[in-house]
Amino acid sequence: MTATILDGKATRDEIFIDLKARVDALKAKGITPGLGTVLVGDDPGSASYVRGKHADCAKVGINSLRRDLPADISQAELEAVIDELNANPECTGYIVQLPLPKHLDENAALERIDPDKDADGLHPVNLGRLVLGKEATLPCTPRGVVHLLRRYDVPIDGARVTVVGRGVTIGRPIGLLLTRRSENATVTLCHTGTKDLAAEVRRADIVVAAAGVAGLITADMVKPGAAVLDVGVSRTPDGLRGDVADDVREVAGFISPNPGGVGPLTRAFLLSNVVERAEQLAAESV
Ligand SMILES: Nc1nc2c(c(=O)[nH]1)N[C@@H](CN(C=O)c1ccc(C(=O)N[C@@H](CCC(=O)O)C(=O)O)cc1)CN2
Ligand SMILES: [Mg+2]
Repeated sequence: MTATILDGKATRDEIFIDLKARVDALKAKGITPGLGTVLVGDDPGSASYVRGKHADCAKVGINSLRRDLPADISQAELEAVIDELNANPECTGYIVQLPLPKHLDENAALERIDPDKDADGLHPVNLGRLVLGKEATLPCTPRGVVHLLRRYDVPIDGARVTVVGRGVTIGRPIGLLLTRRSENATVTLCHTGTKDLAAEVRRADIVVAAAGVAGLITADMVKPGAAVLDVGVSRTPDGLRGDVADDVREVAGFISPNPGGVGPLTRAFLLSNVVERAEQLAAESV
């Protein structure tokens, strides 16, 4: 069997066509959505993700607000920038690029974001609303995973899903989306304390690999026909590597490549969150 490719770039392009039309409609009402980014330090990966986000903004007509800060900035200086974006009417929503340098308190920074401007859906208020089943800004990578599964008609209702990795951007929140009544999956969350990872992965209809360990998921661990979403990224001497070994595509039914799978959708849903917020503001102002 050779897996069907879950093509993140083609799916992203479809989403951008829709977003551009919605941004044009907002502009006709005098509203231009603006995405802010806060980047601390000079990590090349983070800098490249932020550049990508602003390049995407230009494609759909969203304004960009960049706040690039030195690596040795203090917590108080970082929070002053967050306060400025909270107050800035040109900023519809923004993100603090993660990870932050070790001396900074990431959770305190995320909590200081105005929850209504939290374009990442990672503020405790939005994650709490998601837990409670209330309307919330949804985290971008989990939204991308669900969208990609639906786009390719991968059955989710009743599926067994194994998530590998407990990070805040994907591993923790993805189960909250997939166990909503509208998705109705059964989710197991694995991490470094899991006793038999291979057994947990092998029983899954859908595997979401987000550990950041290159080649962690091998062909012998995957149930034939399963959907495997490769979300983790490692920077190795051979370049960027995903969590999923190359030969998994001979066993899986569906596979999201890395790069070119979930990553482009993380960025697309960031813009989607900003456009949705701008549409809410437009509706409130009439
Ligand atoms: N505040 C946030 N920080 C981080 C997030 C996040 O969602 N919010 N996620 C990751 C990084 N990230 C976005 O910030 C991200 C990572 C990867 C991609 C992507 O499109 N990847 C491409 C390959 C890119 C390359 O070649 O370098 C792909 O998968 O095709 C987008 C966004 C951690 N931090
Ligand atoms: Mg820290």
